[in-house]
Amino acid sequence: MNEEGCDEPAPVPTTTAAAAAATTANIHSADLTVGFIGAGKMAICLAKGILKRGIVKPDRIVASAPTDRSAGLFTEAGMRTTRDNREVVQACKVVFIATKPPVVKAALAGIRGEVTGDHLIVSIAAGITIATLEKALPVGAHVVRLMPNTACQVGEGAMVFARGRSTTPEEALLLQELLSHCGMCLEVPEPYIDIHTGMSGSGIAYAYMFAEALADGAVKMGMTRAVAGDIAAQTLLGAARMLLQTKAHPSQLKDDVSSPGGTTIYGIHELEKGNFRSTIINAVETATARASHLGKQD
Ligand SMILES: NC(=O)C1=CN([C@@H]2O[C@H](COP(=O)(O)OP(=O)(O)OC[C@H]3O[C@@H](n4cnc5c(N)ncnc54)[C@H](OP(=O)(O)O)[C@@H]3O)[C@@H](O)[C@H]2O)C=CC1
Ligand SMILES: O=C(O)[C@@H]1CCC=N1
Repeated sequence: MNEEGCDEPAPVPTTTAAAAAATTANIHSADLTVGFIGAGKMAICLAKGILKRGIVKPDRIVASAPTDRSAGLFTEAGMRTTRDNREVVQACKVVFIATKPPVVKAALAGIRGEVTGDHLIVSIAAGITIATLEKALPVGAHVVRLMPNTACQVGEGAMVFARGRSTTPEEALLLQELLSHCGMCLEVPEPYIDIHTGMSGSGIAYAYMFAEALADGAVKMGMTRAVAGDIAAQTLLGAARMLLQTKAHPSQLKDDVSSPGGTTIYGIHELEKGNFRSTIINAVETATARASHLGKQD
């Protein structure tokens, strides 16, 4: 229990210098191959981020899906695709499980016979726990549960991951290296992953809605949609940079903008009348619970 009386997950072990050196050797191996079971929206975001890192060539990435609906984005970028999930596991050391959560168990059952101790299996499926992944795979399989968001495609993703029982610190570093051009990637206790899903995996959509609403307000006041859209996006970008670079508390940065009797406090009052912050807290809470529920469905 922590000071507030809440259950606090055990701290995540840190990686050592020896592990870092071993990983550097791995990551520079020309043999490194990366696969995706599922070739949809999140898989392509991660694949593009991995390609930007430059250590895996496009022809060493292969993705599988039952139809060609989403495979085109992979082939256009020079990556391979297949309809056979087992082929991905046979060809690749690092394999991302990127199907929708209800499909994960069936997909794992189909590849179970191909998974060895040399593979690193990285699931990005919302809610699907490490225990579920380990149960579905051979004993001792090296498993990671990762939760990214779509901004990985532009190098500004927010990712957290937790290691399975057999996964080494070296493999965690290998994953972090692979994803280093996708954005920030922190190792966390597993219970944080559903929370991150509600806050960031899904939360990036709330940010888009905020940008859209800002622009709608500006359009209502007479600005063109094109100008308003760019300014809304730059305003979010600026706010994010201010938070990350100054490390100031958001309330401090908000107060810096709010002159007594000025425009900002009038706008803030309207937001509070609409339960702005409470609504966002509720959204994170509900989406977190939904992630947990997805993991419990059969
Ligand atoms: N989208 C997001 O922002 C985020 C998603 N995630 C997680 O990523 C996962 C994928 O989500 P998302 O990319 O949005 O979903 P998509 O629907 O875009 O992609 C799912 C992919 O899985 C393929 N697929 C379906 N059944 C199988 C199967 N049996 N074997 C192999 N592939 C299969 C689909 O093929 P086909 O195209 O032929 O139907 C499709 O390519 C989910 O688990 C989600 O929780 C995590 C973080 C963020
Ligand atoms: O909505 C979803 O289920 C996925 C998980 C996180 C973001 N999108």
